[in-house]
Amino acid sequence: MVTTIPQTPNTPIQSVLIVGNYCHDVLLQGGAVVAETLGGAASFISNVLTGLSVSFHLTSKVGVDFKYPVNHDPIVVPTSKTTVFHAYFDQGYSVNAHQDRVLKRIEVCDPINPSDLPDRKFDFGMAVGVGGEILPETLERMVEICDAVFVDIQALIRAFDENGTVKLVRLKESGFYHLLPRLKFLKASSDEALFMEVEEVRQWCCVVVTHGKDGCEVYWKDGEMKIAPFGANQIDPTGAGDSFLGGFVGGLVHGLVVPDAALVGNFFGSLTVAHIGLPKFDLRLLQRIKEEVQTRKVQCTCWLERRDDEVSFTKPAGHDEFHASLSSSKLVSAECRRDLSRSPGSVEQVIRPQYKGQQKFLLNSVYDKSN
Ligand SMILES: Nc1ncnc2c1ncn2[C@@H]1O[C@H](COP(=O)(O)OP(=O)(O)O)[C@@H](O)[C@H]1O
Ligand SMILES: O=P([O-])([O-])O[C@@H]1[C@@H](O)[C@H](O)[C@@H](O)[C@H](O)[C@@H]1O
Repeated sequence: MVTTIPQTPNTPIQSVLIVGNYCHDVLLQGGAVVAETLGGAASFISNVLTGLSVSFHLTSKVGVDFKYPVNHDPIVVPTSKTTVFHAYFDQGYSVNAHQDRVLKRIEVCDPINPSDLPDRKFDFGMAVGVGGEILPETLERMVEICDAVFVDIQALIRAFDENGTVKLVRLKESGFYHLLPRLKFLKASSDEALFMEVEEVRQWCCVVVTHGKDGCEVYWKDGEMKIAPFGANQIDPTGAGDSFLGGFVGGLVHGLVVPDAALVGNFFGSLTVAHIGLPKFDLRLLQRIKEEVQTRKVQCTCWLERRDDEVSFTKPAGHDEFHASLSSSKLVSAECRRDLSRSPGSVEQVIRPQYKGQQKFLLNSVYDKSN
């Protein structure tokens, strides 16, 4: 299903395809359910792209039990349940899993097949499965219909034990390795990057490794660069990587060069960790960000015209100032700041009453990324 965003001079015209299932997330700590929210990388990415006025087509599958209202209707599979994840924030470090939480897939919806994808071309494709729903043949089809494919490695290397606990397998053994030379960007968190050979993969496609509160690092064939983070009062790390990818692709769609787009990614990652579940962004803040992005695009266009293609990876002059202006947009007004710190996320999600408004409540007990 496609979102139509009213066209303004600031609305980009590139077409974007997001592929990945929505899911139901249950966040648990100390044996108690803290919150139940809409989840899945597709939901966090849609949220960011909509905030940046980027329209997109989304292919996602759910069961008849899917319980959240969304702007992009998923395919409802009558014989299947919606994918459900339980995220435990206090089960200790498991060697082969995410370090900040232990994730268990409790229910699994059907995979997304090549025939589920739209029969048309896109400029950008995003393969962002969470529960193993993206098959090698589905990614292959995405590569055929999209000019540039962005992949979250979690869509490729997650395996599930008999209890549904997420285990990671090496990228080489994932069944997707042969497709890497046909991808444009592969994003991994620092935990996930341990399951790939960055030095080998960067020869084929650009690798972006996210480092929680420390921002991210971009590796391409001939170089690498660190991209500075933004400050955040972390409450729940869920969706930070997804929102990062949404901001990164949103920045590129708006015409930013890679380092500046990665800053936008870091920015949305930092906004997301300050909320439980899916964040509801302040409209004035979004407006300010879009203005900053447009100004930055104009600054860089003159610079890009003078140089070759590779240059879109190099940090252009004014990058640090762009960081500062995004940072200051968080302080767009005292009112906005109050709204952001109060906002529990989207209205549909359920946060248990005893946890509501507790800003010091951190879903971080294993590894607190905010320290
Ligand atoms: N505590 C934090 N403070 C500021 N930014 C953060 C924080 N945690 C995450 N981010 C931002 O979100 C991005 C993705 O977070 P990360 O934890 O690396 O991914 P994942 O959610 O996949 O584990 C980071 O690169 C960073 O820009
Ligand atoms: O936190 P993050 O790694 O960016 O992404 C998360 C997934 O890992 C998780 O499986 C899903 O249930 C969450 O809703 C979210 O999509």
